[in-house]
Amino acid sequence: MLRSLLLKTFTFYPSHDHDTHIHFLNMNSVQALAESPNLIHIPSIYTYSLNSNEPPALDLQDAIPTIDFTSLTSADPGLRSRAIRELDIACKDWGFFRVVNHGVPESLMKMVIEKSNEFFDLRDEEKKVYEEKGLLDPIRYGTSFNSKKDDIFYWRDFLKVIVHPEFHCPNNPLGFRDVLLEYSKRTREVVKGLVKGISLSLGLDQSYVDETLQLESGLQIFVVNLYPPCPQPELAMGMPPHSDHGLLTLLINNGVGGLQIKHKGEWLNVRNDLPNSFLVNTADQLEIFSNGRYKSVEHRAIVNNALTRLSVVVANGPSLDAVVEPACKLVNGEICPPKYIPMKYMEYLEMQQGNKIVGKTCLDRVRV
Ligand SMILES: O=C(O)CCC(=O)C(=O)O
Ligand SMILES: [Fe+2]
Repeated sequence: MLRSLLLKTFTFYPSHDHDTHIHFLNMNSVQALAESPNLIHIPSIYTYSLNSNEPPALDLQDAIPTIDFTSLTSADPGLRSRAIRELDIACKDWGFFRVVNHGVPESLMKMVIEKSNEFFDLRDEEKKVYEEKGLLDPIRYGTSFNSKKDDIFYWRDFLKVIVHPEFHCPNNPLGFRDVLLEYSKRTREVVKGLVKGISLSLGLDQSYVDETLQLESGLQIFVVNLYPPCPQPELAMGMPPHSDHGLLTLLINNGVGGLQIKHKGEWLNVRNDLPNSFLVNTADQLEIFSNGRYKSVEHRAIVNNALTRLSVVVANGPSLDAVVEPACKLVNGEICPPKYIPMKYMEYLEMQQGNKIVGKTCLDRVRV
């Protein structure tokens, strides 16, 4: 009753007073909004206007590169160097690839999805304990992207947990802690292998990226995005176009499509047709570190009117204290000057997470 009253209030709310909107909306996750009976129209604050000239997203599944992790970490030099070349092309031409044979058990990936779902099934009071206050709170439950700054709200609720260098986890659901601890360790192993490969593909020593960016104490954030069914999916957006702040992001989801990546100026739908694989995308700190050789990739998440989509994202970055700048070995006076100014990762993160997100505009701020 109360919920439907509130919905009425903000569905027909006549004023454009942003704070008042937020006050109402903060009380309601999209999950609660989507579950409210007779929701036919989305509240106007969720209306997202796509560029009217934008062509429909394409399906070019086979083109997305696949990296075989076993080859990348193989003792066989031939196999390994071929995989490193493939990784170089994947990072350079796409910024987005699938990783197979990565060693993370499929059962663990399924459990992570299951426990993440269970988190969102908890009672509101339990989730609200983690309601977002500060950007670096170790556990944050929230809605939209940055609900304090967003003019438009996104059809997305989230849970963000810092799992490294210090491990955190909500107390519930039961068993979440063990699953999350194992998942964060195992995904860090995958990231380590990929980062070694990337170090080599950039022509650096294999431990160069790891050591320079202090990945032993690197920031790892576990993010669950929940996109409930939306009665007007063509008017809403789950996650607006953005690039990620860290080095490499690992994604899995519950089998419901919605992720789109921007490739050579066009949006592509990413289907989930490769079981037991990770989708990996290159993020802003890697673009900076590689002096623009590897571009962070823009991506977004659209919503649908039938199925709840859940994505589990592991964002892997440098140490918060690391000052990130183009690797000195990749910069060469006037022939190849640095294209980005140095910035502490912590400051970059605060800048990206503390503002509205618009494509790659955050990265533009450190571009020379
Ligand atoms: O839901 C997805 O597939 C993408 C989510 C995402 O881009 C993010 O959390 O940064
Ligand atoms: Fe992202």
